[in-house]
Amino acid sequence: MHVFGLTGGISSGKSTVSRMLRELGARVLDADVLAREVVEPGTPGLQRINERFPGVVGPDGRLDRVKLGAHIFANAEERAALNAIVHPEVRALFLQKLQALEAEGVTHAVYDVPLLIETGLHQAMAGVAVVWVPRDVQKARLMARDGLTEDQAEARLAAQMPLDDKRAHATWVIDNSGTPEATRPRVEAVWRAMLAHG
Ligand SMILES: Nc1ncnc2c1ncn2[C@@H]1O[C@H](COP(=O)(O)OP(=O)(O)OP(=O)(O)O)[C@@H](O)[C@H]1O
Repeated sequence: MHVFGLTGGISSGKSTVSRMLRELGARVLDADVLAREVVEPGTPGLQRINERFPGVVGPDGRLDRVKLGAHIFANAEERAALNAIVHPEVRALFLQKLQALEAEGVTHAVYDVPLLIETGLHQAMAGVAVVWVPRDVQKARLMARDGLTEDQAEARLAAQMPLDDKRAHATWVIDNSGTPEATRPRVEAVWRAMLAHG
């Protein structure tokens, strides 16, 4: 199985590109979806979180993300404790999903991970696609999508690894600065290159 990483920055168009890849027939695993799945009610992941962080599971048996988020927000140690529970669960589920794809005969898959490069996971991929836009376009789209002021958008961008740094790790840079119609053939070319791999 050849697994390729897909990443970007806030509001750079990763979801848009991921959708285009799916339309082309690519099987895309989404790290955010996996991270939610491993803490669904009744999972060992949620049970361990409940033991380590009492009170963060609501009466409905669901994780209270706001409460957990507030608890770990300003505390690196607590954040690390949460990651130590969630990351191995996500990894196990990822491998399980890959096996299922393999059993279907899938030979090339894409793993969509917002923090692919920050976590070092890009090194384990057969190739990496970075969805890139210039910073001013990224800021404008972020302000428009989330209804932010320029200062608020600046603060979010400043908290992230810049796309210009991420692109240094890219096998393929997907320029999403034009219209979606301009991006689509770029995505097609990258998917063809992925399929030609191996
Ligand atoms: N080529 C494009 N032209 C114009 N607008 C675009 C384009 N690509 C994406 N957008 C818009 O920019 C915003 C961000 O796109 P998208 O949600 O795909 O980004 P993302 O990287 O997945 O963001 P995040 O990781 O922050 O959720 C959305 O409002 C989307 O509609």
